[in-house]
Amino acid sequence: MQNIQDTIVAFATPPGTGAIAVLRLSGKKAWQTAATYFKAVSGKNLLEQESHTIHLGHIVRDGQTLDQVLISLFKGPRSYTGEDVVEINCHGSQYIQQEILQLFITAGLRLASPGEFTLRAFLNGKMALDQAEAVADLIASDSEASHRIAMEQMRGGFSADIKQLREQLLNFASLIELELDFSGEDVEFADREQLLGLLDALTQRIKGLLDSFAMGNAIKAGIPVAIVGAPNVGKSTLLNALLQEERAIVSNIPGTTRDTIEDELIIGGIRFRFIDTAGIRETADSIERIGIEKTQASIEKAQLVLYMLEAADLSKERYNDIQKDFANRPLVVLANKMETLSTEALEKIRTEAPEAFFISAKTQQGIEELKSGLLEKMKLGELQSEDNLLTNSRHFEALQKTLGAIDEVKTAVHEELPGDLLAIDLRQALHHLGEITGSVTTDDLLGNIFSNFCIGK
Ligand SMILES: Nc1nc2c(c(=O)[nH]1)N(C=O)[C@@H](CNc1ccc(C(=O)N[C@@H](CCC(=O)O)C(=O)O)cc1)CN2
Ligand SMILES: Nc1nc2c(ncn2[C@@H]2O[C@H](COP(=O)(O)OP(=O)(O)OP(=O)(O)O)[C@@H](O)[C@H]2O)c(=O)[nH]1
Ligand SMILES: [Mg+2]
Repeated sequence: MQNIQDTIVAFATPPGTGAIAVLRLSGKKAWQTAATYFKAVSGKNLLEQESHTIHLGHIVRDGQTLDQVLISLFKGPRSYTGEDVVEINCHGSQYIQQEILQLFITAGLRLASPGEFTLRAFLNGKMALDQAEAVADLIASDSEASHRIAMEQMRGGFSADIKQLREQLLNFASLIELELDFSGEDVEFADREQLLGLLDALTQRIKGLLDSFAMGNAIKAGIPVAIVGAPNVGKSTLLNALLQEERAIVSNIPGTTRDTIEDELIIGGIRFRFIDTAGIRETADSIERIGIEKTQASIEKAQLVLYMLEAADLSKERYNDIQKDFANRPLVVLANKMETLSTEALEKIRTEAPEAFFISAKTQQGIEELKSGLLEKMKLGELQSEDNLLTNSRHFEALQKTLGAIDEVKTAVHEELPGDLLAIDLRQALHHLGEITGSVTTDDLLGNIFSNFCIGK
């Protein structure tokens, strides 16, 4: 890791031309360096100004005015990074940006590495590690749901939960370690029944979080929905109708779609990733067969399967067979080409398979109802609750390891193993919980996390 004592500088705004660009300086020399090149309109010295104030003036190099700017001042520890911070709001010309940045590099500041401002905020205790990660998620968020999850995590709801779990365990670990100091005297400060109760509560809570990962992760990446069924039933037509564009080739020749075709659509603030697949049938065509294998793989990966058939082919038996074929998977049966049936025929089939969605991909009847149905099917109503969703695979792994260690502790208690063995497993569980919020870190771990940020964050 680079020297934390350096004063760093980077644009917080994206590269390119804009109305205004924001250059951020953080570290001991931030105020001094900015003051050297800034001439305030008021004539006052920057160094004598209060924290959290803003000043109009000019950046002057060798007696030449580079730009008119606004400068904001933050005195550490009351700043984003916890260090002295200066922000220079200059005009967003690429030339001005380059010249001002160069000016400060020449003055001895170092270009910030990716995520270094936020890394410093973490190291200075401004936020927990998972909150820092949430900052990156927030910047990447582009749907209501991914935004909501990131925002919640940034506020610290998740860290608070984890820290609370950890503190409870820590209390017990301390008591057990105290027993070790009295070894040979057969004392028991830590009530084993109470410990087991706590471990059960922890297990429940952690399992709940682990279970939420599938949904949390899907919301970040988009919920994969596979559109499957026999050839020619209208799968590609549906994809096009959902996306409102001619994304996939449609024809009346069965076996038109060979490769899977994916595209995203945000419905009700949730991102869905629709996967149009090759129609499933017996075939002698070797390329079509590869496509059908891909269809199987898409079904495996999907969070939701949309099974399509022609409405005329639907019956109670057929519906039950489809249900059986996709047992244990979230499934929606789509009866397409409904407009080809008479009202009476349609009503009859509807009563036989009331759970199916009747649509016409061609005339776009029933598409809006299908969209609402998808939201409901994924139980996204529950998302509104205050529960924290797990979205980060690093947190997922750490929680899995915590659970493993907790199981070891439980076994040790049941087998009445000596306190020192219990203590080792407890410490292990504490270690893994601590990795999530950053109470326990290594340079490698931090390097990994922050190198994925953009420069200037
Ligand atoms: N111009 C600008 N906009 C920005 C940021 C920034 O750093 N600069 N942010 C970030 O990148 C976000 C805002 N986050 C911030 C978080 C804390 C502090 C801060 O100064 N905190 C102090 C003082 C709080 C107070 O007393 O008002 C503190 O925590 O002690 C500033 C920005 C989004 N917008
Ligand atoms: N009448 C009617 N025809 C439809 C409807 N949806 C699709 N079709 C027609 O059915 C034929 C097949 O449509 P596709 O969307 O290519 O079918 P597919 O399921 O993707 O077929 P494969 O890619 O071969 O598996 C085309 O001629 C479509 O115009 C519908 O709702 N009503
Ligand atoms: Mg197709």
